[in-house]
Amino acid sequence: MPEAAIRIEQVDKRYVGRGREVVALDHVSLTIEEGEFVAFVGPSGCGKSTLLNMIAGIIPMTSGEIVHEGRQVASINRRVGYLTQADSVLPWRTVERNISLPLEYRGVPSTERQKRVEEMLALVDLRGFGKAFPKELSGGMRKRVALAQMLAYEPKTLLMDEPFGALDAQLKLVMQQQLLRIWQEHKKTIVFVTHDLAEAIALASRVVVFSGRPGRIKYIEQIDIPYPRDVFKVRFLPQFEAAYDNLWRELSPEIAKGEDL
Ligand SMILES: Nc1ncnc2c1ncn2[C@@H]1O[C@H](COP(=O)(O)OP(=O)(O)OP(=O)(O)O)[C@@H](O)[C@H]1O
Repeated sequence: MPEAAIRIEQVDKRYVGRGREVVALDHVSLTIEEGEFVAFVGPSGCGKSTLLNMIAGIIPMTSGEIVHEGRQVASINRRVGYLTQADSVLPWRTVERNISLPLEYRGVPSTERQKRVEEMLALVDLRGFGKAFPKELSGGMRKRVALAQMLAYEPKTLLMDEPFGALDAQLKLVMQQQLLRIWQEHKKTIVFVTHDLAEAIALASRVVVFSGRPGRIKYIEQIDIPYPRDVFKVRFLPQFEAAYDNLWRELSPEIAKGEDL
């Protein structure tokens, strides 16, 4: 059996501060295979971002274990690409210098950097915008710069925390289609957090529902819609509707609970 991309074993996370303890995650176990596209959904505060942060090695877990590509995550995990909802693009750098930033950190020589930046610009359909500054770009284009920046050092695993949450509905569809293309062509493993159930079903091969705090895995739905998928049309398929019904049945009581937290 090949090693799973990510193995999460009995992970707990408790935050302690200001004299109170918050149990963010409680005994979470999940195995994500290489090349999978997994979406996490759940009410606000159920620990989705916390779990991504732990896979990225940014925060420690209270107990349990996370193994990424065969190695236990014990400190910053530089083998993942991490895209958060906040715009990580630096306004004082041009598009190409933003994309090359992670390559500079890794000491990639300048000619190699330039070549990689050109490839990334083409990959996210931003050819010709290398010399532009972020303020000259639309929200969707800035998001594509952030995506290119994350992909530049070729991580096999991508962690994405509501990456398209702030985009308008049409732009969101365009970005989703682009992400699916990149995922398929470059054989990435993706863990994608979203509040948008339709987005989760359109993109993912598995959707994981978390319960309200303390976050536990409540339910997992396998999405049997074959790839390549057309995100513009996928929502009219009967499999989409069936998956939506199943997921909403599990998710809606958790959201209702969350309101009186
Ligand atoms: N640094 C921290 N200190 C104390 N509590 C924290 C900290 N970070 C997160 N929490 C708490 O842990 C819980 C899980 O937070 P987290 O951000 O992981 O949830 P989430 O599911 O990603 O929420 P959202 O969907 O709103 O982004 C929340 O109750 C939050 O208040």
